[in-house]
Amino acid sequence: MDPIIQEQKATELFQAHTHVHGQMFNYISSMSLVCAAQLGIPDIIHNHGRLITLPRLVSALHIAPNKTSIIYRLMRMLVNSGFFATTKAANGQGEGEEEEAYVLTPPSQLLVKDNTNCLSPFMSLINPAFVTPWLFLGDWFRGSEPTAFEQSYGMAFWEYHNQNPELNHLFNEAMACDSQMMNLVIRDCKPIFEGLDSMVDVGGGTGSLARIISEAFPHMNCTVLELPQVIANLEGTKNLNYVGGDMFQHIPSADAVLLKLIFHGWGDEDCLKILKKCKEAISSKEKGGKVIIVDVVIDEKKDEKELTETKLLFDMLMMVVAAGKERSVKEWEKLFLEAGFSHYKITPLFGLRSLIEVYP
Ligand SMILES: C[S@@+](CC[C@H](N)C(=O)[O-])C[C@H]1O[C@@H](n2cnc3c(N)ncnc32)[C@H](O)[C@@H]1O
Ligand SMILES: O=c1cc(-c2ccc(O)cc2)oc2c(O)c(O)ccc12
Repeated sequence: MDPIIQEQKATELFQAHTHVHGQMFNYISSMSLVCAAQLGIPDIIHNHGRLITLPRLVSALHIAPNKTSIIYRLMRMLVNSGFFATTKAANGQGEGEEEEAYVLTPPSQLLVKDNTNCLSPFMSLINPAFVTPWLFLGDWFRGSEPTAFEQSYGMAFWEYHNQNPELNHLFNEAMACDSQMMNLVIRDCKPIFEGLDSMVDVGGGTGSLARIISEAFPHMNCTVLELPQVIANLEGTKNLNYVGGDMFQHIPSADAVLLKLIFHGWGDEDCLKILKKCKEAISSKEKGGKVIIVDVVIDEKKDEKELTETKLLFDMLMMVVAAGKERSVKEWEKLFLEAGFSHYKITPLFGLRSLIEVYP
């Protein structure tokens, strides 16, 4: 064979070899990030000021003496994946003397506890209970269980939460912090909520989104409909109340029904049942209300590669835990029309989620 062709083939082969290893070891990136959050590294850097040198980081970490010389490897990995960056800092030893220091980047700023949009509670969801089903994905494809989660635990995701209050608490805390980010959305999307006298947040968790909306619109009566165990002992306010119930049975009537990250956790048949209950809930209103959905819309043509990649990771997550899926515009439209709605409007406003208004 021509030596040039032979060399090209070898280059391709080694690229492929690197690609396989990179993908195979992707979980090491997740675990390194979880470790940084467990050690509180984002908070340490944040509390120390803008930057921190390695020796100062090591002394703030309270780690075992035989691990102090190893921390730089974790940091090197996380600098490489964009979670931290390095810069030069005066080392205080003499004029012009500098050493390397770590700074936060926008992703690690989202892991600082002082940040209202802090995502660090999600790190505790990367635990053995939630990771185990992923180890049996192949077996699940060969078997008949609806989800790998059910295959591992013999019960559906929400029933498992019901029986494991500590995990349920971790999950609810994580979801509550996800909803904090909606603060930014409400500010930009005021017209979507204006003029509504009442709204039900279906599967609204511990109510962090409903609370934001009820504060932004003090004249709107907001209700959180949730599974009784999630809202037990939660107190409402003047215009926010909690109702324990099952969205498949009944949704209280209101001008608008809001569902954030609900439909992506269910298959089409269940989504249709929920949508029909939503339609009943808004139809008793003379104004003819609307359904407001905050969820993922897959759009591989328009979205950048990283956005699509993350949406596809969510899609796999929904498949493994809840027999749900992330949907394209066409798939959403099919659901709306089949449930008896006439039109809808999608506003792709923020990162992973879109806001969809659906009308009878
Ligand atoms: C992925 S979480 C979304 C929580 C919240 N909407 C948010 O975005 O932060 C799904 C929620 O649906 C609730 N849920 C599950 N089954 C339900 C049912 N049958 N009726 C009412 N809520 C339900 C769960 O307890 C959970 O809080
Ligand atoms: O296990 C999950 C995790 C999420 C999730 C993760 C990160 C975010 O920023 C938001 C949500 O959402 C879930 C979900 O919506 C669901 O129905 C089941 C499980 C999970």
